[in-house]
Amino acid sequence: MTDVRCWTQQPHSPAGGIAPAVRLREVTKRYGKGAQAVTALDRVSVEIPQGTFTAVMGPSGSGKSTFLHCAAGLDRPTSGSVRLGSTELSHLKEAPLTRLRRGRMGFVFQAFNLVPSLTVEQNITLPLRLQGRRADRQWLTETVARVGLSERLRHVPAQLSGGQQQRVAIARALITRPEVIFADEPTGALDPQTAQDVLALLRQAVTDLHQTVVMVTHDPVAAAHADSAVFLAGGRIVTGLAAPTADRVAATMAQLRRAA
Ligand SMILES: Nc1ncnc2c1ncn2[C@@H]1O[C@H](COP(=O)(O)OP(=O)(O)OP(=O)(O)O)[C@@H](O)[C@H]1O
Repeated sequence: MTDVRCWTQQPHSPAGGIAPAVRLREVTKRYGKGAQAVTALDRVSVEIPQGTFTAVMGPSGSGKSTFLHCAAGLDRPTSGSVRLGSTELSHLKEAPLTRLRRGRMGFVFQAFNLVPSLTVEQNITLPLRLQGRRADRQWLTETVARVGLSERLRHVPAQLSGGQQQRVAIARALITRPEVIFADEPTGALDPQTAQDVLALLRQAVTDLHQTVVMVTHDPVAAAHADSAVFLAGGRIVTGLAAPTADRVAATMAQLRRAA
C-alpha cells in the first residue's frame, strides 16, 4: 500500500523551513470516564504543510470529526499539542481561541450553517463583522465572483439551491483570507455534479490562493481532489496516500474495513 511512516511518525520541518499550517503531536481525545470512556483519538501526530489540500478519511467512528474538531480548536484534546502555524492552541483560553478561529480559520460544514435571515452578502461578510472589521469591497467582489454568486447577493439562503448555499459557505470561509479552511463532509448533502463544483472551488482555493484545506469526507471521489489523504482507524492514523485517486482511496478504505 503506501508509505505509512510519513503519517505515523513525526516528520521534521527542514531547518529554516516554513512551519506547517497545522501540526498535531501525540493528540489523544477521550470522551467520558471509567467503563464508558471512548478514546476517539489515540496519540495522533501529523503535520499538514501550508498550501496543501488534505483529505481525512476512515470508517465510521474512526475519529475523523474528532480529528477535525481538535485540529480546528473546536474541541480540546485530552492530551497532546495542536498548533496553527506557530500558535499552540491548547494553552489558549476560550476568548482568544474564538478570536483565533474567526481570524485565522474558515469553516465549511455539510449542513452549510448559513444564517437564514441574512442575505448572501451578509452571510459571506459575517466573519468580518464578528471581528468588527469591514469588508474589503474588492476582495468581496472577487470572492463572490469566484464562487459564481455575483447575481445572488441580495437573496436569502432559502432562495438558493444546496450547491449555491455551499458556495456561499465557501465564500464566507475565504473572506477573512484564513490560514486554513476546515471542511467537514462539504459535499455530503450535494448531488455528484454540484459536489464536483464545490470541490473544484476548494481545489482553487489551494492552487490559486495558496490556502490550506483540511477536509473530512467519506467519498473517494471527493478525496481524489486532495493532494494527500490520511486514513484513520480506531482513532489512529494508520496510513496515507499522496496524490490519491478515487480507486486507490476506495481500495484503502476496503482494506481498512476488512481489518476492522
Ligand atoms: N461527544 C461524544 N461523546 C462520547 N463519544 C463520542 C463523542 N463524539 C464522538 N464520540 C465517539 O468517538 C468515536 C469517534 O467519533 P467521530 O465522530 O470522530 O468519528 P467519525 O470518523 O467522524 O465518524 P462518522 O464517519 O460516523 O461521522 C466514536 O466511537 C464516537 O462514538
